[in-house]
Amino acid sequence: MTVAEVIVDVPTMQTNRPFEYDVPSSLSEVVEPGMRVEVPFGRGKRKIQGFVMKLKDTSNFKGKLKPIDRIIDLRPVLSSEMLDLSSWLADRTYSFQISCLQTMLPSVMRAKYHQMVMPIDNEDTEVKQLFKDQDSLEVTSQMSDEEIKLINHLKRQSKVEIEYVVENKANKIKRQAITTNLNPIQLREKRSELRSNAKAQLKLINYMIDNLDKMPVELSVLADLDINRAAIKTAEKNNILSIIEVTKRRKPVGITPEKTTKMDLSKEQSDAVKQINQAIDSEEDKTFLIEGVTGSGKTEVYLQTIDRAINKNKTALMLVPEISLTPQMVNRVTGRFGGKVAVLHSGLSNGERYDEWTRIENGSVQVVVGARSAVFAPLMNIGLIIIDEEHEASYKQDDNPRYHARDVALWRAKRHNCPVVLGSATPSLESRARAQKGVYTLIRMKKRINQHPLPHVQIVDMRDAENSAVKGDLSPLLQDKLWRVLKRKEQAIVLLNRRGYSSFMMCRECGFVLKCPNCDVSLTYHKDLGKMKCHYCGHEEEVPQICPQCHSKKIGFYGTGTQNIERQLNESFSEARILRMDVDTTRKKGAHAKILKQFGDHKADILLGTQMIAKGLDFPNVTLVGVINADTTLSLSDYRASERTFQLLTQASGRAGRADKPGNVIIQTFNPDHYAIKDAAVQDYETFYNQEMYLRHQANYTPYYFTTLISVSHKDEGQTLKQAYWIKRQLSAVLSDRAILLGPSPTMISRKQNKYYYQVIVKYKHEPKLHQKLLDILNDTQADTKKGFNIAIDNEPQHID
Ligand SMILES: Nc1ncnc2c1ncn2[C@@H]1O[C@H](COP(=O)(O)OP(=O)(O)OP(=O)(O)O)[C@@H](O)[C@H]1O
Ligand SMILES: [Zn+2]
Ligand SMILES: [Zn+2]
Repeated sequence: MTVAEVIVDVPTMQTNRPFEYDVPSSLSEVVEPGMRVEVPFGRGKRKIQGFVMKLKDTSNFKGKLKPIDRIIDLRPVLSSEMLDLSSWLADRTYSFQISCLQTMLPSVMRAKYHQMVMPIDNEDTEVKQLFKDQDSLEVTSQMSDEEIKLINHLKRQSKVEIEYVVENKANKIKRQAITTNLNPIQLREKRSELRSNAKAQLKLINYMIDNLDKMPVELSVLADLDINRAAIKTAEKNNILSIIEVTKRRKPVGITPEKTTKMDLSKEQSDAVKQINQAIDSEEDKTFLIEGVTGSGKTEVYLQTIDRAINKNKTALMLVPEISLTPQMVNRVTGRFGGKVAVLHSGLSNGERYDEWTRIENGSVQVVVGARSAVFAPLMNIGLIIIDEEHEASYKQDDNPRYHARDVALWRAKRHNCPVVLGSATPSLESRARAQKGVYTLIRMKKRINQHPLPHVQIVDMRDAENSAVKGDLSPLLQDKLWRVLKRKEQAIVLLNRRGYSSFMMCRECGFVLKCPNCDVSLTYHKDLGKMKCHYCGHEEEVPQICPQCHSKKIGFYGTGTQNIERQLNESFSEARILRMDVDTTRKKGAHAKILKQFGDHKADILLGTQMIAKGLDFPNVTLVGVINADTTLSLSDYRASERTFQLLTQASGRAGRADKPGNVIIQTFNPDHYAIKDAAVQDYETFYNQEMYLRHQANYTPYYFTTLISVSHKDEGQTLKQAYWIKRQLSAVLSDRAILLGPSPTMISRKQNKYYYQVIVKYKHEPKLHQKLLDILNDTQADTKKGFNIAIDNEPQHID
């Protein structure tokens, strides 16, 4: 007999373990671990989905096992590595294993799709019999077990393959493209007939001559090269080309960037590369922390070590924060490794994401670049994992399962015996402290490439007489520096530091703020939906055009203030071309990338924006960075406020003077003496680190203590508190007196979704009984979830409010 252990899709504590099912003989050769199946569950006739975790010969179950009903996938969707990872992840994040399994799948596998069987060996009699002259076969729940078995049998012999087809019209889209019947000689003839001022025509024909072998070329590619439609139309009229429609498979990144080759490394770079390569060669699961100042050339270290992994016939995974997953970064990687790269980011449609996922899964690519969830990319034989800007809070998912990509990366590295490289100019305190203790290997890169100096930073005290006298937000010094930059035809970045990334709506006439009807928070704008949404309860509504209170049209996004600064810049520098980058201007897909490209092409002089422009950008012509309000992040109640402020200011300053021209930075602040600001001004991470560590030590914070946050919610405030106190008592019963137990206290937003929230915080160093106790608490309170209680546990929270 064959028994399958299945994790069922019923997210509760009691069902958070494998259930045994009988594998009927008709499916015995078909079912494999990592496939999804449909199984009966509970007393009724309910059928639910589950993941096969394991197959075995015997069962410990006394009664008769229920059989698996049918299989959903004809091939495993998760590897054995992922199955193991899900167990570890569920335990580590106190979440249900089913949620972890679902998280690892690309979203399209959770949505609607069709499974198609395609013939490979058309001559085979069994294949012929199966397909009966059709060119493909859809797998449906109506298929008989015999048919499924036959398909499987043929799949094993590589006579058929199974493909997933996403229900998505974008699957194959029609696009316009140009093509030509002319040969190079004829094209050159046409070129010679052009009038001397027909610049656009000249550019177009030159392009065609150089790229004849690539025809047809899509219009969008030409647009990226600034060849406009009018020029193409003219050429069509003159019989130089014709416009046709092509159906093209989706391709996430536009034009393939120019091929780049290895750079000659600086001494610091080559030392770093050597150490990492050694670990790749010897297959050591070592973790490196590269603490390299802005512009020290960390990316080239990543690229050359990735290259080493590839040359060893291994794969490499590179994580970057979503926001710095700009074409610039993607181009650097694809420019070096071309078609060997898959890119995963949230800007992709479901279909595009699935395409990339498939290319990874079937081994067509050797390098994956992506944001947080790419850490689950189905790469095999990983030789190197890189996490760029490792300090970024966005590597932690703030919803269940609350995983940190860094932890998952370390787990996978152990499994694959490969090194992990964490890189940043401003490492998180946790990582830097681990390097201090020798858990990670510290690699410091102290100099910028080509001995370029770090930018010269001036702190402007906004409290003093001269500055408080100015109307507006631009200090005389910043104005003066901007003037000089514009005069020299260089570029500037102006950063407006905001508390959060979200944007809410406010009426500028009556002060009305659009709030969630269920929660104590304002609704925030959601780009992908084009709607206002509540982060806590999911409530959604349309973006109001007029104020619901006073009917004024002056209702708009607020919380950025960038428009206001833009106006001030326009008034002072009427000649300057200004680009604004914030939630308002990046609402459309691809807008973010477009703005950066415009700026990179020097079609603007000043790039004004929020935190989203602070990191990773590498524009050689930027010689000035101005930070308007350095203090805002300092006022956060979070104990990481200083760290976040230091990181932001250091990163932002690091955008200036990266090439031959020296850079200047102006930081405007009301707290000029704060150590986070002073240390950022001299780009002195080590001094900041020491000071901050001292304070964390004094206050018993991370990284001196581990932190676990338990939050309780319920409709009734009294009940919530009672439950929170009960949890606290449970914990104090097992904790040693060296642990610190705080709370219960209301969270900053104490009412969400008409529920009250209280939290208990445990800070500890070594509490062997804590983990089990927390699991027990989840178990014991399971019955209470029916009464509307919700308990969430966050291991090492990124924010405490
Ligand atoms: N060995 C080299 N020779 C010449 N130029 C280099 C070399 N290595 C890197 N560069 C260039 O130096 C610039 C800065 O490098 P890079 O963007 O990798 O810095 P970084 O350390 O990632 O900085 P940040 O932390 O600010 O993102 C880039 O324009 C890069 O092309
Ligand atoms: Zn709400
Ligand atoms: Zn109003």
